[in-house]
This record gives sequence, structure tokens and C-alpha cells, in this order.
Amino acid sequence: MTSITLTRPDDWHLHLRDGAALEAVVADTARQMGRAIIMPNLKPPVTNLEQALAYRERILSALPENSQFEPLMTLYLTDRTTAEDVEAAWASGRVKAVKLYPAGATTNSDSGVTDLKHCDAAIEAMARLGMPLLVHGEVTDSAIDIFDREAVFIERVMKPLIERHPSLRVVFEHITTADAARFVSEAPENIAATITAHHLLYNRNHMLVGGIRPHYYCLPILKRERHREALIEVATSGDPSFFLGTDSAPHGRDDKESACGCAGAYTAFAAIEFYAMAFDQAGALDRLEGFASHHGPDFYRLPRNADSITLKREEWQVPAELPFGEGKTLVPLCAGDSLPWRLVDTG
Ligand SMILES: NC(=O)N[C@@H](CC(=O)O)C(=O)O
Ligand SMILES: [Zn+2]
Ligand SMILES: [Zn+2]
Repeated sequence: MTSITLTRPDDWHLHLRDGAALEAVVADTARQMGRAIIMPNLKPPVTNLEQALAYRERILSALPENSQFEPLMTLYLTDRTTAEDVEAAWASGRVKAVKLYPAGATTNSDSGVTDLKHCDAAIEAMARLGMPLLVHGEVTDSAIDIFDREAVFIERVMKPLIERHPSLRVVFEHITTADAARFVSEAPENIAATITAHHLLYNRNHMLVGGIRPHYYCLPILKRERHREALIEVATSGDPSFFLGTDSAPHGRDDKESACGCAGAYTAFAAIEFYAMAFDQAGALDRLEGFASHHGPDFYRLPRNADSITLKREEWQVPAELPFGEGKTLVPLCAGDSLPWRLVDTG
């Protein structure tokens, strides 16, 4: 196959940041994706409807002229989020989900949830409305090894949450383990998962063999090859519970190449090309459209995009760095490498 045309994809997990960084990155996503679920982990976090609507306006203003890209907003769940906060956000039609960050689990999660028992009323409201809860699924217990934090989260948090709220719609975000892949495959259809391109393409050797490579450091951390294979299996299975979410998470070069570097990989500039590479390597390009363009909107009960994009088998070189605003630079994933698929027609 030398070319492939797909219904325009959407990104169901994206960090756009704010200010100059937002202006630097938003066009990359808007060129590829019809819509994206926008993560609320700003400083301060997006915890109510008013903040979500204001952030949405800043995103729209940063878009290139005539862009049709639609940001789908989320609220950041805290110990103090009320049922009224959830209801007002949902009623606006602009806020499509609520995001659970266990406090301390990842970038800008300090205001996250310390114990889900504080969130019962908010979660009950979500279950009633059919509003999805998006979950960063890692425990923060210092006794648990970083490579085991997702698997332990399933037992300690995810299973009890679903037992308590069986009708709640849940997206287990950026899954990285065979454990999570199996859990979602076997769960009822109100439980889904996003998978990033980098977790489909790489294992922890890519990050740690022959030198430590900070641009491969993200959370949840890359796992061993067996887990990557399990993710490929479910992503290419045709199971509608699995869909595209890049978790593209830009941090400036200095914040990544540091004695204590930030977690996050910048992939939005070539998101669909990375996924095409992963599906091609698995011999499953015919399954890319379902994963990238159909399963997400179906889960979110939104229409699929009406236009399409075309990728060609054509090598191109990833730039060494990209502008990130205010004189900063951003090192994209695979900087300087060549990628085998190229987005040629954006519809
Ligand atoms: N994935 C990451 O490594 N980082 C994300 C946060 C997140 O999605 O957990 C970020 O905001 O930088
Ligand atoms: Zn996360
Ligand atoms: Zn994320």
C-alpha cells in the first residue's frame, strides 16, 4: 500500500498548554485532527465551567484562520468539585468530560484528588448524565514501583470505582500495560481506553539503553516489550473500546533536558503519521481508521467527522526542534529521524 485515506481522526487526549506555548503548538493538531479532548492540567487547573469556556476562547483565538478544529473541553476533578459544577459544565455542551488526576501522579496534578471518597456526589452526577470520567490511572503510593503503578491502580482504584458506579462511563487514559489492555477488553462497553502512539511504538529500552533519552520520558512511563505488544494487539483488534489519544505533552527543551526533567512527549506535529507507522509495522493499516476516526466519536456519542485525510508512504525527516514561544524551543519525538508515512492531503 502506498497511500491511505481515512475519515479525519480526532485526538481524545491532548495537552495544548496556554499562552505562547498554546500558540506555538495548536496548529499542529488542527492540521490533522477534527477535534481534540483538551486536558485541563494548566496552572491553575481548569476546575469550573467559566474557566473551561475562557480556555476554549483562548484556544480558538490561537487557531490559524479558517480552521475548523473543535476543542472539546474538560474539567479537572478536585476534592471540592460539586455535582452542580458537573451539571453546569455538561449543560453548556462545551465540556465533554471530567478528568481525574490522583494528587501527585503527574504534571500539574497537585490539585488533584486525594481520595475518591470526596468525589462521590460529582461522580454520581456524571453517571446520571452519561458524562465520561477520564482517568490518569496510576497510584501515587511511594511504596509502589513506578513500573507497577498502573497495574496496581486497576486493583486499588479502578475496580472499586466501577463497582460503586457501574453505569459511569470511564476512559482509562494512555494505557501502557497488558494488565490495563486486558482489563478494558473484558470490561463492559461503558469502559474504554486511549492509547498513545509512543506506547505503541516504543518500550523502555528506547528510553534507557545506550544513554538516558529524556524525550522518551513520559507518564505513565514506557514499559517492557511484552506490554507494548499487548497494546498493539488491542489497538489493532477492531475492539471499539480502544481509540486514539496522543497525550502529546509539550515541555520546552530546557525542562526536558535537565537533571530533573519533566514527563511528556511532543507528538502532535506528526500524530497520525506515528500511528500509521505503528499500525503498518503490525500489518494492520486496515484497522487504523476504526481506531483513529470511528471508535472515539462513537464512545463520546458524537458524529464521526465528515471529511477525510490522506497519508502517503513517503519518507520525511522530523525537524531537530520546533519553536515553543518566548524564545523557547521544543524537541519533538524522533527529532532528526525519518518517518515512513506523511500526511499529504488534509482535506
Ligand atoms: N503524559 C505526561 O508525561 N505528561 C502530561 C501529563 C499526563 O498526561 O499525565 C503533561 O501534562 O505533561
Ligand atoms: Zn496522564
Ligand atoms: Zn496527558
